[in-house]
Amino acid sequence: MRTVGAGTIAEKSRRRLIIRDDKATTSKYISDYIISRLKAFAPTPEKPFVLGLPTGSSPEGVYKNLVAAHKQGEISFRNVVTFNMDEYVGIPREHPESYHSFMYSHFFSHVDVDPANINILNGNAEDLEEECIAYEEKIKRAGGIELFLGGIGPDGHIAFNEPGSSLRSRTRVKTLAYETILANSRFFGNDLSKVPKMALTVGVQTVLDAREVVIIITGPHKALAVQKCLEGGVNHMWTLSALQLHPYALIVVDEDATLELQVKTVKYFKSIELVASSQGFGQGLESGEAVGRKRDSVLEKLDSPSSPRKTGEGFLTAPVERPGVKRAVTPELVPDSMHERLPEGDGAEEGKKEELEAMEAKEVPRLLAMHERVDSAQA
Ligand SMILES: N[C@@H]1[C@@H](O)[C@H](O)[C@@H](COP(=O)(O)O)O[C@@H]1O
Repeated sequence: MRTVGAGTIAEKSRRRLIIRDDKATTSKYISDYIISRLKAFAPTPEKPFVLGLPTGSSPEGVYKNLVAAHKQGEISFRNVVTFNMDEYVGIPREHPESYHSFMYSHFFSHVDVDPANINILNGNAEDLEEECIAYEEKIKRAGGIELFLGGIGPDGHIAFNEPGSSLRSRTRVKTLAYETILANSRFFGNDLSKVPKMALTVGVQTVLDAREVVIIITGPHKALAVQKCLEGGVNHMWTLSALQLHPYALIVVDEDATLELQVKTVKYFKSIELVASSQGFGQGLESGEAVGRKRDSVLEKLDSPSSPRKTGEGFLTAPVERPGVKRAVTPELVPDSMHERLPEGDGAEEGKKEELEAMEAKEVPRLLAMHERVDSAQA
């Protein structure tokens, strides 16, 4: 229980969809968030911060900002232990497109991380299965991953957990989907034959076991995946959707990546962010606040009475009322007026924009006023 303003908050949301205008502001939001988490955690050699990391074009801006913050003396990675999500099988570590090369050229070479604390799967290991098993054990020995940063593929895959991957999967060898080979061919001179067809990857369950998961998604080519993973149910064909089961998940997207979402979904999450920040709290973990759950296994806990499955609580599902539990959110964050159909046909885009702006101008003060009323009613 915790008291905020006049109201008593029995439970607060730790799962957010944050929408920013473009890739730069999306990256900035995430790098600021990671910096605040690191500062609050205050890692030491005895208690390092264990950070899971991705490759890909999506996180490049995040790495750039973290490097800049380090160079300005704002942040140190000295007591950070890293685990990368994945690596191709069969290309040399020194290959410019290996994930080893990516990580050193975008991040590790520019910060003070101890090389002994860097962990990346070895796609050239003699025994690949043994390599995967040892990786999981190493994560466990490090105390589990505190924050796993990730991106997604256009088919909604996280790490290299292609469609159809088990949501209980762990680090393993994976054959890449044709769509992924196609998407990644841009890094191999658009020559499909040069793209590795196999990879080592952490599993969906490995990601879910992290204390917190932060995902960056930008661009219209990811919009369908965003829609499937956020508005659809948990589904092994869109593996990021498994995040609906995670209690501390933050998905940060740009406007382009929301193109397939319903207007009411976008409005809902924008209003959640607005109301939460007006009340002075964000994701929560950046304050270093101790929380009950610590690196446990989400799926293994599904049958406990408080599990997401039992409570019906998911990443995007509407808040479920529980007897005796007061919610931190306003009772109706998606007003009916937002559900109304918008104009269509010629000139519809312009009309839609104006109508949305007018709606925003009207609804935002209304939502804030509503929250104040709820607060004083609870006092
Ligand atoms: N294994 C990686 C993923 O971890 C990454 O999220 C995805 C998207 O890459 P990009 O950010 O370049 O679109 O690419 C690869 O498949």
